[in-house]
Order: sequence, then C-alpha cells, then structure tokens
Amino acid sequence: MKKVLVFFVCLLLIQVRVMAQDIQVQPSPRQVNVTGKSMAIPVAFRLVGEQEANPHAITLLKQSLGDRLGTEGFPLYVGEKGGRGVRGVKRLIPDHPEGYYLSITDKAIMLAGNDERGTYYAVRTFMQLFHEGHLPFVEIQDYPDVRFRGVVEGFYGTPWSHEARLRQLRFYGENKLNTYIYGPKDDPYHSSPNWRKPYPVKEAARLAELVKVADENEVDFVWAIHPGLDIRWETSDRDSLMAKFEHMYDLGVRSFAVFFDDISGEGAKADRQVELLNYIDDHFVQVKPDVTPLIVCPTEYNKGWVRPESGYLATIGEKLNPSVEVMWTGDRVISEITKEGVEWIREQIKRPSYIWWNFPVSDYVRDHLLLGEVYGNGKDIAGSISGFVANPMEWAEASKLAIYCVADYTWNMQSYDRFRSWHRAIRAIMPENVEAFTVFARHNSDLGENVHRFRREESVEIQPVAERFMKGYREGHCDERDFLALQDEFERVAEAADLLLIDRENEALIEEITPWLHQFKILGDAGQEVLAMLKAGERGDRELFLRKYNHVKALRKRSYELERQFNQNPYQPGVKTGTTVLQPLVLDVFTEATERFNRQNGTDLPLLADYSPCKLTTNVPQLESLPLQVYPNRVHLTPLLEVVKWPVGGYLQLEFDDAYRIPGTRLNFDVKGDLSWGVMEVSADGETWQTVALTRDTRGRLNGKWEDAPVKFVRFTNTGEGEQQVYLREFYVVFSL
Ligand SMILES: CC1=[NH+][C@H]2[C@@H](O1)O[C@H](CO)[C@@H](O)[C@@H]2O
Repeated sequence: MKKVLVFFVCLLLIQVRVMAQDIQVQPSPRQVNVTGKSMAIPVAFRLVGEQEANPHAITLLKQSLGDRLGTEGFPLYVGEKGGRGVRGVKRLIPDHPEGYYLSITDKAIMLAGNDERGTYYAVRTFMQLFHEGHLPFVEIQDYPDVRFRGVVEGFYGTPWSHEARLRQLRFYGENKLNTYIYGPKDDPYHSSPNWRKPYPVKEAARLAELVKVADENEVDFVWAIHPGLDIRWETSDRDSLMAKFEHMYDLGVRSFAVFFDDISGEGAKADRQVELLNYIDDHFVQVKPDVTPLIVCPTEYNKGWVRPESGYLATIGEKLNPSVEVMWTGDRVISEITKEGVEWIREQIKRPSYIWWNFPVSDYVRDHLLLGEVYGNGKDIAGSISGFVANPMEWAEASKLAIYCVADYTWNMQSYDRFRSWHRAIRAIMPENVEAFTVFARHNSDLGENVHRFRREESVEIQPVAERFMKGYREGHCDERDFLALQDEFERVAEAADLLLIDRENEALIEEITPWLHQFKILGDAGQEVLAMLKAGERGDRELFLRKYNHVKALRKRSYELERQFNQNPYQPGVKTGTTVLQPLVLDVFTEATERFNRQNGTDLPLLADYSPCKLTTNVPQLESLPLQVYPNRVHLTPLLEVVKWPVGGYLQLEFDDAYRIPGTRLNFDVKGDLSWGVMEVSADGETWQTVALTRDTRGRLNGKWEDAPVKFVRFTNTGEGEQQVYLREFYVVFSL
C-alpha cells in the first residue's frame, strides 16, 4: 500500500510543463527528440537494474541524485542491452560501441547502453538534463563518430602533475572522452634512460591511482613507452620492454602504446620496429584477456617526413599485425586533419589511422597560450580514422578549452560548430567569469612565427577595426568610432586581467595563466595609454603627451621584466600575449604618434622599437647589421649562411643594459681545427677584460660561462695572425640577474 501511495504522490507532483527546450548536452548528441514538455524533478526515484548495470554508471547516478535515489518513487531504469531493466527498449538502443538510448516521459526514465560505457554515457547525458528544477520529456539516441577519443600527454616540457592528471581524467569522464595516453617525453621512465626500469614505488603508486580514477570515469589509461633513443634490437631489450609492460599491467594498466617518434639511427628501422611490435602483440596483448589493441606512433608520423625510398610506411602497412593501431599527425608535424590526408595514409598503412593531433601543444612556442577555437579538421574523416587524441600544452587546465572542443568534434562531427563549442567550453571551465575569460582567450590563441609555420586566428573581431584605424591614422585622419571601439577593447582587456587574477573558482587554471594575466593587464593599460598619447598629440598638448609617453615606456619595461621573470625555459622563455593584433597595434600607434610629436616639436624621443637589453657592436663588416634574437634570458646572433671573413683584430661585442652573470655562452663557427686564433672576454666596464675559458663539445661547439662578478660586455676577437673564414652557425649568450 505504501509503495502505491508514494508512487501516486510522485505522479501528482509531476507537473507537465511546456517549456522552450534548448537541450544543451556536451558533447552534442546525435538524435534528440523533444516534446517541449517537462516535469518537476521527482522527489524520489525508484532505481531498477542496479545489480546488472555498469557499476560506474550506478555510482555516478548515486553521486548525482543522492538520497533521492531509492527503492520507491518515480521509475528510473538503467542497464545495458539485454539487461532486465531495459528489456523493453532493446531495439531502440543504437548498435554502436558506446551507444545509448535515453528517454524521459511522465511514466519513467530509461538509461540504456549498447554496452557498459554506453550506459555510463547515458547517465552523463541524463545529468545534464536537469534544468531549473525540471526534467524535459525527451528521447535521445546517441553514439560517437570516433572509436577512441581523448588526449595524448606527449609533449616536451614539464610533465603534468599528478593532481592535474586526476582532474583531467574526471574532465574526460564528463565529456565522454575514453582515452588518455600517458607519454610525457620528459618522464625518464617513459623514455630514455629508464624505460627499461620499473617505476619507483611512489611513482608506481601514483600511476596505479591514475588507472583507478580513469576506470571510474570510463577512460582507457594507455601507458606508452618511448624506447627508440637507445633501444638495441636484441632479445635482452625486447625482454626488458615486455617486463616493463608486465610491471605496468600489475599496476592496473590494460592499454599500451609504443612511441617511435623523434628518433633516428638504429631505433628508426621499420622492420626491426615491426618485429618488436608483432612480438608484443602476439605474446602480450593477444594473450592477456583484457588488454585493448596496441598503439604505435611511427617514426615517419607525418606526410612531410615520409621518404618513399625508405619503404618505412610500406613495411608498417604490409608486416605490422592488423590489430595494431598506427598514429598519424597529418600532412605535417602540426597540421589540420583532412579527408584527403587520412585516406592517403590509410592506403599506406592498410588500416585507419589513429590521429595524434598536435594541438593545443605549445612546446615549440612555449611563451604562448593556445586558447583559441578548435577548427580546420575535416568533418568527413570519421570513416578513415580509428582514434583522435589531442596533444595538449604543459598547462593542463588551460588545455581543457581545446580538449572540450575535441570531445564535441570527435563525438559528433557533423553537428560540430567551432564557435558554439568554444563558448560552451569557456562556460564549462570558468562559469563565473565567462566574459573575462572570453576576452582573454580571444587574444591568446595565435602562436606567432614558429618553426612549424602553424598559425591560428586571434583577435578576430577587433582586427579589422585595428587595421582600418591604423591605415586612416597614417593617412592623417583619426576615425572617432574606431578609436572608441579600440579604447573599449583595451579597457576590456585590462578589466578581464584583473577579474581573472582575483578569480577563485578555478585556482589551478589561474595559477597556470597568472604570468599571462599580468602581461595582459599591461597590454590593456598600454593600449589605453597609447590612444591617450595619440589624442594628446592631436590636440598639441605637449605635457599630457609626454606624461603618456613615459607611462607607456614604463609599461613596456615592466612587460619586459615580466618576460624575464616567468616561464623561463631553454626554448621560448617568457610570456607573450596578444601578439597578432593588439601588441602590434600598441607599437604602431606609439611609433606613429611619437614620430609626429618629434616632427612637430623638433624633439628626438626614442621609439619603442629601440628598447632592447642588448646591442651589438662590431668591426667585422659582414656582422654589422646582424639582427639579434633577444629572449628574456638569452640573446642569439642570427645564424648566417655565407662564409664570414673575420680580419685580424676583428671583434664582435654585445653590450647589455645591466650587469649580468653569464651562466652559458656557445659559439659554433663550424671550423675543423681549433679556435686558438680567437678569444672570448667579458668586462664590467668595457675597459678591463677577463678571458672566458671555452671548451669544445662533441659537436665541435665552443661552450663557456662566466659566474664571477656580473658583467655588461661580452666580446669575441680574432687575436691571431691572419684573417679567418668561418660559418656563423650559432652564437648565443645566456644572461641572468
Ligand atoms: C608525434 C609527435 N611527437 C612529437 C611531435 O609530434 O611534435 C609535437 C609538438 O612539438 C611534440 O610534442 C611530440 O612529442
């Protein structure tokens, strides 16, 4: 009697309500039918199917419904195809891996998976339907386009922390990503020198915890090994690798990968790699009851590096066991994935490729954050790929923006909308500072010039305004509307920086991006001030102009000091923001306004472009106009291709704006003999000089350092008997306060 009473009480409480249904589910489901009606969330749910259903799905339901979930109340059926609880909807469940059927009516709720993961995803979708105290009446049939979806932690640089990885795995569970590949290049137990060794106890325990949390979030934790730098094609190394995989298996790992990327020499031989991979497949993957298909990242992992005469891909295609997944980054190391490209590689390797997408990875532009939209990949590639994993930045939280969009894209390509997904990602990651984070991300998305020549859109909305305004200003008129629009944008930049710097909703993210937020604030202030300079110049207000001029110089100096203080790394140290539109605009307005002021007032105010901590002086004719590549802690001479004729007494001197220690200097003139004719010296005052001892390394480069009293000058002089002919391959000086 009591049950019936509770049931009727629940029914009475169900108000059938018609409401505009913009069902927002991430990732976007394939098939959604809404009736436009909804009901108040039942006060109690009667769970049916708990014993048989995927336990992680049940756990998730209990976590989200809490004590509403019990043995009485509104019926909620959950389970996999064939389970008693979902018998009635068997034919409605999509017959695809990880597919599910979900329905909410005034009679019952049905969460039915085609398999265990499908049930879990049905629950994930169900949890997103609760809206303002109501549940919509809806029917959803859904399944993913791409079989394996997720992230490969495969970048160079500081590996993610344990806590960051735990947050990532939970994020993947929320976004229906089912794959995390552990392969940080700088983990010595993943790569050389310790790939043969088991993890130390503490690291092993952490990896075991990651596997457990991955499992709870229905994510395959794939452990990758990177043996190619020093592998020997002997049974001893094969056995070492097998032993390491057994060690990882004992920690709970059930998915494995072998990375042969970024290696040369012995390790790069295709037939040797294939022999090893097939051995692992035959004697480990296929004999264990519960290990997913082996994944390999080949040495020729992008079309730009394929040398047909090597026959590398042909060997992979013909001899590698068909069950082994083969990764591919596209036409180049960093590239957009196209249908043509994936069909080409499918022909070569005789199987669909498993995409390793090198975005938002930034290990070749480390001073930039890549927070822009995910775009450029084909929506028609699902049929030719088996997986799609994104290689992220070393900034785990900041990478979530792109990862969220990749989850949306790989689940349902046809409905993917780059802009909608990006905005939803921002709202998901920073719900209390959506506007500020949107402004920040909008101006931190391009990479700047880089070795891969891969670029992304940045500051898209304001770019035409900036271009039009600058053109007009140079022609002598200042468009007031554009001026105000730019002023407004720079104000928003400054506001966004301050709002995000005090944000406490996502502290891990704010901690990662704080250096860039400080830089962003300076950019916002500098933008407003150069516009004020421009106005003061137009009005002939000398005093105000000079005030603003000095403020901008101070802001630029602060920006430079910030560059020297944060994110110091040997590749692209420093903190860049707004480099594609806003920074150049600040420089352009400053330069133009200052040049006008100088002309009108007969002054000689230096222009910003002159600002650098280091300048070159030389009496070697070919080096006179040599540009310097100045980084926050290093200054490089731009290498020269032609032979440099270095006369007796010829010198090359770097003068710094401050006294620094010189922790390292390197020069490579690519000459065979010794360099007894040259001497490197340092000085604090340009008068008294001390010699820097140079030692030659295995590649013929001369290395030195100066760690005594700080110096302001470094020079190299030909003190020999005659002219020398050298190649200026490399000459750089590392300096630090
Ligand atoms: C497959 C592959 N291996 C390398 C390469 O792509 O470039 C990435 C971006 O620099 C780098 O992170 C990765 O470790």
